[in-house]
Amino acid sequence: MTAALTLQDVNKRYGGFHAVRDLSFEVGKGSICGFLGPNGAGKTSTIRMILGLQPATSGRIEILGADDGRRVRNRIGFLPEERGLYKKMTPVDAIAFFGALKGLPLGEGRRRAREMLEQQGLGGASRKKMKELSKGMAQKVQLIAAVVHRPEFVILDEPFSGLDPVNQQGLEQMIRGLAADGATVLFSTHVMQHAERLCDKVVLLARGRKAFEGTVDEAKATSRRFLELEGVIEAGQVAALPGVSNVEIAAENDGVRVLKAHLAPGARGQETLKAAFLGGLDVRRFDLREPSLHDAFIDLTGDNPDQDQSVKPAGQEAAR
Ligand SMILES: Nc1ncnc2c1ncn2[C@@H]1O[C@H](COP(=O)(O)OP(=O)(O)OP(=O)(O)O)[C@@H](O)[C@H]1O
Repeated sequence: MTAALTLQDVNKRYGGFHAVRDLSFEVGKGSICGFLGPNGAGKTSTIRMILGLQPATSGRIEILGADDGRRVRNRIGFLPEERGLYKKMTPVDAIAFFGALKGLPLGEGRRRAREMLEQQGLGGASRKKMKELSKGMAQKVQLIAAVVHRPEFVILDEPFSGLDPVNQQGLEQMIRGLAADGATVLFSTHVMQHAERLCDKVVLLARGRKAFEGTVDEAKATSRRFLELEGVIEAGQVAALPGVSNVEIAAENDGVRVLKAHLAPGARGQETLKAAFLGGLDVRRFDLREPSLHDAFIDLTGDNPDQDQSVKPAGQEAAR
């Protein structure tokens, strides 16, 4: 697959702080790539370098054949993390305005805006002012504004943040639609479930370093299955079962424990369960679980994607 984006050994330093380290990855043309990591992992810094909004300290970035994102800016659509459209504008005018910034004639921008709002079930909102829209509606309008000029490459920085599950689903549909129409999509998130449902490929970032690049299934395959057992059982009894590599106590109440038994690579769990019952262990509930992308992230990086990794500059509060 031809690459629409290539990063090779990219580094970003802010003074003495090394925010992005030796980062290399590729995004194939027409694919959806999730750029995943906790807050502060270096996702926004990388996106800003890809767009040419800030220089890399070292390394090479190529997007749509150009070595500087600014040269191909009209072929790129970008939804920044910090969002906002002029509150007094109507969605149609706001979308057409953003299109015009990318070289789309205003009249054509308005026509496409009305059509795209209609497709997203927002036809009724087109005469309202931006400030009258719900957060979910406003976010959809902002995504439409970012793609009204029909960009070949769409970059979305934390597009799901602040949306309720219904609007998150709507946004997922919109992203699928962009890729179905041939666009390449790169989006950042710290919520693994979106990536799990959407992505052809994921790039996992922790503390500025790439921890993994590949498909969601490949990421999950690096992680082990685990068996959750509840009952009056000792961790040592479970650790001695075949196929178990280590055991965590997840909960304990009045002698009844919930134990999480991580299985050794290749162990499928059935033998472990059979041995538990044959050995007379007092198991009252069991659950054999496949690892999620969230589990894989923790196994691959040792970090929890929900935890903020931002480094506060000395003597200052973090901006967020
Ligand atoms: N202009 C800057 N000067 C100094 N440090 C910065 C600057 N921009 C970002 N950082 C630091 O670099 C690290 C990476 O930040 P970045 O915003 O790229 O992370 P992120 O993964 O996008 O997280 P978030 O989603 O919260 O923005 C953080 O520790 C942040 O505090």
